[in-house]
Amino acid sequence: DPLLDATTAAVETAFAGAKHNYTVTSKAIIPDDFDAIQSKIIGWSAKPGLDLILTCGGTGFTDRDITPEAIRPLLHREAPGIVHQLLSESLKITPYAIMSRPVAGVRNQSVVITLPGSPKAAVENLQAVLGVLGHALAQIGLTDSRALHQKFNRTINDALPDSDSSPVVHPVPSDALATLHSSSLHHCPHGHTKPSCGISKHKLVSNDLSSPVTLRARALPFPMLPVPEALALIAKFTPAPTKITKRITDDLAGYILAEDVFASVDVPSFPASIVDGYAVVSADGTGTYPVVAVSHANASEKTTLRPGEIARITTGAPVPLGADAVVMVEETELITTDGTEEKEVKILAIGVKPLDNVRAVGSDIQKGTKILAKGTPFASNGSEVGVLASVGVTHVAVFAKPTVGVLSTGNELLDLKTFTGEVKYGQIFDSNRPTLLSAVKNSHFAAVDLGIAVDRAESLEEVIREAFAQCDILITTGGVSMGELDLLKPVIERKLGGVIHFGRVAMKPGKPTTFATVEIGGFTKIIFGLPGNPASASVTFNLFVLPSMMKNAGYEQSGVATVDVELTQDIRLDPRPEYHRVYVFQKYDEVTKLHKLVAESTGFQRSSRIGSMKGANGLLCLPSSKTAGSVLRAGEHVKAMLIDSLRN
Ligand SMILES: Nc1nc2c(c(=O)[nH]1)N[C@H]1C(S)=C(S)[C@@H](COP(=O)(O)OP(=O)(O)OC[C@H]3O[C@@H](n4cnc5c(N)ncnc54)[C@H](O)[C@@H]3O)O[C@H]1N2
Ligand code: MOO
Ligand SMILES: [Mg+2]
Repeated sequence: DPLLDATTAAVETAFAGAKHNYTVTSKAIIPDDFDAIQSKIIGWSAKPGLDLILTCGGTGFTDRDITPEAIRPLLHREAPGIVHQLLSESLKITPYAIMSRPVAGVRNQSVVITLPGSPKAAVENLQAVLGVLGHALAQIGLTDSRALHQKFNRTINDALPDSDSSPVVHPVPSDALATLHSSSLHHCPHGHTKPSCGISKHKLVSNDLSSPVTLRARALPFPMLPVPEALALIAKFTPAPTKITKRITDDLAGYILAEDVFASVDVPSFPASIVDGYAVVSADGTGTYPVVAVSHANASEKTTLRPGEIARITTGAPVPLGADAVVMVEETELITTDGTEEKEVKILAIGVKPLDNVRAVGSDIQKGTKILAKGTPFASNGSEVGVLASVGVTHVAVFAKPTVGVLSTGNELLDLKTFTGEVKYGQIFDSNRPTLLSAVKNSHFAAVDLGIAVDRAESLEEVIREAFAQCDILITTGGVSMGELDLLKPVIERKLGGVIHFGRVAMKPGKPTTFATVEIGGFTKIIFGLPGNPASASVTFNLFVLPSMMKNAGYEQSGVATVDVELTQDIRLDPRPEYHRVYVFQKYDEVTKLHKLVAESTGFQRSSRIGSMKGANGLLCLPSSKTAGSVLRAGEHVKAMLIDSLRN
């Protein structure tokens, strides 16, 4: 597009003529495409040393003008002062400046400014702010701006400051071809579009991302919390459940009722036969009676019996008015017929009483009674759905279940989904993600596969922000310990402005487990940074993540059940309280003549050994050797968490 070429050239010339040392290092012409604009800005602002990003065009009022919309959500901090200056200076030149919608702000270490598309207006806008830009650029990343203010204390009309930061500029003209795209990154399901500011109000304890490895902390600065304290923090900072209405369907397992439910009808709503046989007047006694009616389980007219008459009836069918009991067909004898139909039947049953074999109205469920209480979970076996269906309830109030995203992190990881057959030296298969996605789904929660993120702060930040457009709880694995590529903690604190409630737990496996909350789009989102080692990830999912998911879904008792088990072998204790993977099963006890629960180790327990999870339906809660001595002996009893069902 010649106009855009002209704009780019004019902007470059404006820089070349300015008294300073800006260097234009990159240029690109991209369509008016939301995603294309965003990915360019994300990519450029991720590069270190790029100080200024300028876009030209796409700031007007037509449908294609989407540059401000695409850029605004990417800004970690907005700069309304720059916008004000752009507009007020432009308005001095033309009243049509009211048709421009610029945005400006800071993303990572870059100032981003949108300029208009015409060469003249773009240069006028640039000149309106160029005078103070050096000041703005030099401030980024500093904690104290006072010294700088003194150094750059000039007016807007002054000559350009001699910036010592060698600003680098990127004009991005966008052409006029594409239509507006929406991006999941900036439209959370609740309609919020602005990501949270990347600046935390809390004291940051994680490594500074911009420091070299030589300056990283040599001990994790997070206190080592006992497991119960970690669980208490999870309970405290997991958001309270929210009420929603759901239609009664076959996918309610795992939901928790948010309100009591009362029966609006009697069950049965008519007196119903419990057996196949004959409705009788109980006072008539034994004898031969005419069969005057037939009552099937069906929508039907009411029938009436008089004393001395009987009616053939099937199980569940309405008992005729006047009849008060039913006699089973086995206790009767056919006396006469008219060929195809019974005429007279002899009742042989002795001592028939009123209501024999009759379900009275409301005898299963009485109208007005509470059939399900608030807090009741919908079981996998469908019982609660059945109860509600039986009284004709079509909708119920339940608590919304969080959507759980699962993200693996690590440059070494191979994705089974895209595996081509080549394994390079040092690469391993991502086993945590398939494991955890299965675990989330089988606990009746919606799981989102977020793939694998590389060990780079910028990509972790992007993936996490994007994840929270669809997820309430994010589970990551890897990158939470002491390595220089363990970036999750600093990304949470320093890029997402989140709060790490704990970053280390006294347990084995799972020591570096991290729990954080982040405010994004007006919502509190949860991050569980689980350790990368596969057994650590599985154990900490069961111990920490599941209770949080359950609490957020309204469970009053969250977490898995704990049982008492007998050890089948000696077990050596670790100085850290350990969650030892075991197979729990029932065994007949010759002495007590009862079944007991016993636990058999799954073998070598190193946290990298995923085989230690294989077949494990229990986690022994082993005390520290510091408090309980070095070994627990076969036959001793210990508590075990049941992380899967018991098998025969
Ligand atoms: N100097 C110290 N080093 C380590 C400490 C420590 O206290 N000081 N803690 C150790 C403990 S305990 C654990 S647990 C691990 C935790 O490591 P990270 O969470 O930082 O995870 P990574 O370093 O990324 O990976 C660890 C390990 O797990 C493998 N991994 C990672 N992701 C996956 C996956 N999706 N599927 C399969 N395997 C995965 C990874 O390749 C590594 O082998 O840190 C110790 N270090
Ligand atoms: O705490 Mo780590 O999970 O033992 O290997
Ligand atoms: Mg690590």
